[in-house]
Amino acid sequence: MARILIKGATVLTMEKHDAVFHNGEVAIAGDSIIAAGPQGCVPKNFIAEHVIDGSGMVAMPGFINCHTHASMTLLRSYADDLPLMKWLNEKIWPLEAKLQPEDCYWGAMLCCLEMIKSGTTTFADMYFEMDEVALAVEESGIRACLARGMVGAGPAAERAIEENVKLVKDWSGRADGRITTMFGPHAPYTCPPDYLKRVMTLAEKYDAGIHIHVAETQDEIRQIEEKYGMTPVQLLDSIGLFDLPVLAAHCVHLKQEDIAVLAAKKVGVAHCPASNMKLASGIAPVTELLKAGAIVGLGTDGAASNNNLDMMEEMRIASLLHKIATGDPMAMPSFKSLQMATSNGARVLGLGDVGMLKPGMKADLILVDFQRPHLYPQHDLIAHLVYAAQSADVDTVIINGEVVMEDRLVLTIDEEEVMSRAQESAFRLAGR
Ligand SMILES: CSC[C@H]1O[C@@H](n2cnc3c(O)ncnc32)[C@H](O)[C@@H]1O
Ligand SMILES: [Zn+2]
Repeated sequence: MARILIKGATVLTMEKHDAVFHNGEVAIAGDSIIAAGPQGCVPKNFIAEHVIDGSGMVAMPGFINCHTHASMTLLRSYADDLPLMKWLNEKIWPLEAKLQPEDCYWGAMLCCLEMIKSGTTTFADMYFEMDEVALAVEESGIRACLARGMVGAGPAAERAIEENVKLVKDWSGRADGRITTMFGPHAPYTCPPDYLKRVMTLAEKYDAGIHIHVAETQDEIRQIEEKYGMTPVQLLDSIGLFDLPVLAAHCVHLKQEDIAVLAAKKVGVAHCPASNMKLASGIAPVTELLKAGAIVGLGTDGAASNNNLDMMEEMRIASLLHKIATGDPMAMPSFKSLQMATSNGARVLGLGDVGMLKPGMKADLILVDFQRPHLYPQHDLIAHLVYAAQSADVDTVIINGEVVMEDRLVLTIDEEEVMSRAQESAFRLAGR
């Protein structure tokens, strides 16, 4: 059992705003945190095999990316500057029809590499060829909540359900417990109610949650209104979907009643501000969702609509966007964005043992190097993390008690190989 001691760091536990301990320490045994906090919090008899000098660094929970499509890193910069439906129908879906398992593996490896290098320790994914994504997760050392994306019409609809069941059976709890699974019906406009009800029955049977895109664009609102006379949230609520654990990505176009439903039913909302801005989908009413008591985390969405997987950038965008959307600079203070990217993200994914540095929690943490010109002077380190830090400031990443990046070197992945194999796959798919 690896025993790690981090000494001399500023420890930010995320338990509450003022849980910041200068010259603090963190002790890790096996996959869990033994102690995290002020100097002296680690039991005197704790013997470490690996001592990390954290001076000049902030030790904090790793970021939790609540919504992405890992293998879509292959499609980064393939189709830009389009609205969602045109982007999907004319560009993304035709290319995805050509994806081979190997492509998805290299795309997912590239995603894991980019995420680890930018301090993400957990992500929620919905895509195809999920065995390949699970392998990439297992090998890279990251934590993930995986769902097989399902479109509920056409010849692939049945196979998608079978593959999601297989994913849940084969991979739940694997990779030393780092992999959890969900069911992934794509959206209300691609999965009719009868199909969703079948998915719900399976989700209940296998005690798994549901990951779905909800109310992302005005096009979706119009389509669902024309077909069912309801909003997407009303439609999903009417079939009882929100009585199960649900991870709802986007939730941009919501009525007041929708917000009340999402809050009352404890739906986990994955707010994806960069993707929503890039596709010009709209601005999610996050301040109202939070005021209503909804659980909101942050997601990047896929690299094809973002175009990166950088959670520090996502926090900054979230804070800036909601200030301008509400005309109130206090609407989204830095700590709220940081909570969405860490502790609240864990709640959104139903993971009770990550997102904070506390005894008994899984040891998923990062060290951010604060000895950088753009991080001086240091009045407020939480403001720095959201408004001034860059993902390249992440120095060390520990996931499930394993050091996966040290001094910016990722120990679990051959960076050169992953970049060149991803490039080969992407160019073959694009016919270059
Ligand atoms: C069925 S697997 C997941 C499916 O979702 C597509 N996708 C990627 N980004 C978005 C988005 O923002 N809204 C809706 N669908 C999206 C992806 O290309 C896959 O086909
Ligand atoms: Zn998405």
